[in-house]
Amino acid sequence: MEPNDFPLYTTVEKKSSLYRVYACTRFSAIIGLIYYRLMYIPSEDSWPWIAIFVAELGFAYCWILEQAYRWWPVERKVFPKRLSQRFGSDLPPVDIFICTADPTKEPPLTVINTVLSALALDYPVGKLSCYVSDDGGSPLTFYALLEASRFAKIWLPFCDDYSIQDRCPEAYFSNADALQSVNLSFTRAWKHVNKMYLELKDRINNVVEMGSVPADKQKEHKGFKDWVSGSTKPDHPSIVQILLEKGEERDIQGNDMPGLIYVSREKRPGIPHHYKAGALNVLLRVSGVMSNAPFILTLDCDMYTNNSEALRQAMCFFLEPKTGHEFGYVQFPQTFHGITKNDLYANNLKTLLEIKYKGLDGIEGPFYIGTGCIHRRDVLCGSERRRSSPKYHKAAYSIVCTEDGSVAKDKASSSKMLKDARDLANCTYEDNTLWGKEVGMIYGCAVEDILTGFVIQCRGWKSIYCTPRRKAFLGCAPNNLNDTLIQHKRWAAGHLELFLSKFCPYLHGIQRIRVAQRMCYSFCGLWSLSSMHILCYGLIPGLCMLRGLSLFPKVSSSYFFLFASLAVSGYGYSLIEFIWNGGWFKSWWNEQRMWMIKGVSAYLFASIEVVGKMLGVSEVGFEVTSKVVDSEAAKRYEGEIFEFGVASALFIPLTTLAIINLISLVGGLARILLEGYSAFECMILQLLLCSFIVINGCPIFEAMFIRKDKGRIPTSITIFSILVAVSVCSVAYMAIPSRWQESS
Ligand SMILES: O=c1ccn([C@@H]2O[C@H](COP(=O)(O)OP(=O)(O)O[C@H]3O[C@H](CO)[C@@H](O)[C@H](O)[C@H]3O)[C@@H](O)[C@H]2O)c(=O)[nH]1
Ligand SMILES: [Mn+2]
Repeated sequence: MEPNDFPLYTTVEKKSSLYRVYACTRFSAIIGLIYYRLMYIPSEDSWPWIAIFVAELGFAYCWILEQAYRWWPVERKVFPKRLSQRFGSDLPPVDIFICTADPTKEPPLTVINTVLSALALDYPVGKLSCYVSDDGGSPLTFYALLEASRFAKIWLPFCDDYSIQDRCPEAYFSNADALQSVNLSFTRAWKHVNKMYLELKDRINNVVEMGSVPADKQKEHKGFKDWVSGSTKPDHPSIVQILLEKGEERDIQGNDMPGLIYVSREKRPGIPHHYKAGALNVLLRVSGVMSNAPFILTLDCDMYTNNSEALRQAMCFFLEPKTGHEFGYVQFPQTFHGITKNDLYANNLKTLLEIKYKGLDGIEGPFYIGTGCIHRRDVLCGSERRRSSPKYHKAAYSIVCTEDGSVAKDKASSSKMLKDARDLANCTYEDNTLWGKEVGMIYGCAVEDILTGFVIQCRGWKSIYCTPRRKAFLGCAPNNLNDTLIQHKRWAAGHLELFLSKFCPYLHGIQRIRVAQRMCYSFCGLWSLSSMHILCYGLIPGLCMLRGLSLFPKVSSSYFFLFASLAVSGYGYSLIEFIWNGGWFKSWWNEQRMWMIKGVSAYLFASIEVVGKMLGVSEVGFEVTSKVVDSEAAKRYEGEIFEFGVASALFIPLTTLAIINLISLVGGLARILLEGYSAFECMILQLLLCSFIVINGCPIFEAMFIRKDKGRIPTSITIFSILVAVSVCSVAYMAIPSRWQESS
């Protein structure tokens, strides 16, 4: 083979026969369980039996869907060195999109760190343009970006000269190891750049603290004039400002610089802006008239690049001559910095992102998850020819492209281009076009990313999961329970909306994507509804035990073994899989606990929200998660103590369920003590289930009754939950029969 014939990436299949044997055995056991439930159905008062059976059918159905993720896993390996040998610096241009929405929840300093890390990506100079969408419409963010554009002129050559890997300044300078070098010139440069960074930070923090940009600083850039008086976050005209002009600016060593453009789209009260999806569509259009790169990297404002090679790695897929043309997007895993040792809130989503997504990669490819993803412009906007149709662009703005894909422009047209760009960012621009319906990010779903990825796959594109050893991008995860639940509520609601829309994975794209892939989309689509069977299992067995009613087979019955082995093997398998993939027991424990917590809270509220939306009474919005944390709460987070603090309705199902199970456990134990072995024999499984829930609920009891700090559960929630729990237990005591009638 000629060196040029070596592949740019390889794929290793990770199929496991052992797993398949396990899955088939488990499947037979599930059939056995169904048989038992049908055969022994009580003749009267059978509703608890039927309820638990329906819940079990729900679990079984989800488990079957889940198999699609585990049947064909693959792993990819890329060879960026070969890419460099073959293409040198002749790589395609890339536009980088970074979204921010709120200067208080997303501090400008965080945003510029992401921007600087993206500008510093190891990629041919002059091929990168970075567009920042500011839905907060904040002059503070604009000011920070202006400062960052100046600092970039020092930062970029520094990263390049010393082959720095950590190209996010904040992360780089907070790592003391970086200075352990004997190289004098490096030490000198490090100290200088560090000093400049600290000064930059000071200036930005001062302005942010003041809450507005002082007049003398406003004189530094004409762009500040765009904030006309009366501009507010929900009501302002569109602003597009070039902070670094590609091909014009030079860094301190005289090298070319990437472009940096600030965009704040027009917002007017009453006109829907479609949250992040709307923001990205504006960037697609604005970049279309400015740099029009054929590839687009989307990043959240807190998601800095941690592996400077990331773009080159993605190009290994797109530029592979034999298969590259099939790939619509390359998705990197969403990974986080600052997660505590045992990952208290299971933010790493280890099972989902490290295991299941590799399974997706063996089918049609991973979902698009909104950040750390590189798309072809064509898959989002249609082909060049389609793009000039009026449904896409109103005639005046049809994009003129030269042969190599760059936008034809001369000096005189530069100000016209800015004016065009501003018009493209107007809030009525999309009226009567296909934007949000067929073109760009698709609207109407709280997980615009998943929906858009699904539509792309239905058009016949494949996607790729790229998981380099050194994590490519690092974001910040929610650091308290409420934010975590809000995030999962949005995801679950979005997935359910997708499932119930015309894009239902069971019906849409039938010819284009495989059944397995559709099973994977549906699995997530049913997250919200799984709250029903999780709730049933968390409530009914305990309440029945309180009444002395047995729902499961006796110890002496052979079916007992069937139930016990289903439970043990299910949990056992997930533990082994977790540890096999580099986790440890405590993180696994936290992940399974979060599964229950999300199940009964976030997923339940997500179902309610979606039903509300269908009835026209509520809306599924996009609540931005906060990227800041106060110092006391940060200490608790470090110590892995659950952070409740606010009186959030999301906590009520958790606290109520915990109390109900505690009452049931105490009641059940008392009954067993009184009635002896016969009660024990019938109720052992219920006893174990209840104990398991109570053990999982320990942090909740602590936060209700023992803790005194600010992160405890507010007293109002505790009192309310006790009242609800006691009422539920009393009603259940009256409604549940104390024994089954023998069926004839
Ligand atoms: O009206 C909005 C709302 C949000 N955002 C941006 O969207 C990004 C994600 O928001 P965040 O609050 O951090 O939500 P997460 O739950 O962390 O986001 C995850 O889930 C989203 C879908 O629900 C995806 O779009 C994201 O990429 C993914 O990281 C941030 O950069 C925001 O600035 C906007 O630009 N405009
Ligand atoms: Mn985020």
